Amino acid sequence: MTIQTDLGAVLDQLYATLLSRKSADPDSSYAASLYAKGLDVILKKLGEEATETVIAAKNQDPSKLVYELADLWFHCFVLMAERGLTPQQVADELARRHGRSGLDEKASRPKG
Ligand SMILES: N=c1c2ncn([C@@H]3O[C@H](COP(=O)(O)OP(=O)(O)OP(=O)(O)O)[C@@H](O)[C@H]3O)c2ncn1[C@@H]1O[C@H](COP(=O)(O)O)[C@@H](O)[C@H]1O
Repeated sequence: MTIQTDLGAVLDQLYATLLSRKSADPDSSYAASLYAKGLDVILKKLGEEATETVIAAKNQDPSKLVYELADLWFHCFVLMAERGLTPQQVADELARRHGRSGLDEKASRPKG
């Protein structure tokens, strides 16, 4: 049976947890261990998860792709928390773009 979850609530809860882990013991929290290792290690993990997502996307098993995308989203959220950004800022940027074709936006960019 698939459990239907609320996307916004799940992401809000994850981000709140990740903020709380900023003061946690790195030995008891994976997120805290990433913060302790610093930005370069977080970026390396993000790159690895992006690569694993690409590989999974070439695979026929959709559940494997969901699994890797969840890892990728998780590490994006760690990056946001580390850099003092919020998911709301990303949502606002997506909302700002909503309704404008990416083709039109690209055509309006300065040439050069
Ligand atoms: N959603 C996640 C989540 N998704 C993925 N991961 C971890 O991300 C890591 C992914 O790394 P890899 O796939 O490379 O796995 P690995 O081979 O074990 O890692 P490496 O040895 O290569 O570093 C694993 O350790 C996963 O457990 C997550 N860890 C935590 N969360 C959430 O964050 C919360 C806080 O977690 P802690 O900080 O550990 O308390 C948890 O309650 C969850 O809600």
